[in-house]
Amino acid sequence: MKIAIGSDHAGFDYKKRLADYLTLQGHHVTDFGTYSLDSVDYPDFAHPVASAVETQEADFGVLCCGSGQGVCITANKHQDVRAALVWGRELAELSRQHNNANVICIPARFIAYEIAETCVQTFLDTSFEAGRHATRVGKISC
Ligand SMILES: O=C(CO)[C@H](O)[C@H](O)[C@H](O)COP(=O)(O)O
Repeated sequence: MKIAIGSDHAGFDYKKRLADYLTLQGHHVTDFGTYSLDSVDYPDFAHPVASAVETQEADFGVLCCGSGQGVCITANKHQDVRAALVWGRELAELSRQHNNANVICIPARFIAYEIAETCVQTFLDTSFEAGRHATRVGKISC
């Protein structure tokens, strides 16, 4: 799969590890930064990742920041982007099954890296259930 990934400084370490993990899994990963621990502004990295998903250059996006909130709020400004804040396996599953989420947002300061990896793997492995959920997802855009 084609995966766009990005973070601010708070999510930098998890983003780097997740990018390596996904590359090892055989995915085509595009890293939109940030590339160091220097303090940066999360929208500068969340927007490019969301744009890649919006234009279908990427199948899915992965975003990491301290709480996951800033990157999630930013990504959801993009048309047809459904970014979900996820901190556990079941939430990752539900965000795909019920919401057809196409961007996963990880709160790097609040969960262990191993949990983040499980969330991302589950997110990529889970399909949208459609049916009644498709009707609801279709009503999201305004
Ligand atoms: O966007 C956020 C909060 O909504 C992220 O958690 C940021 O990573 C966080 O705000 C960064 O905080 P810092 O004190 O500048 O490191």
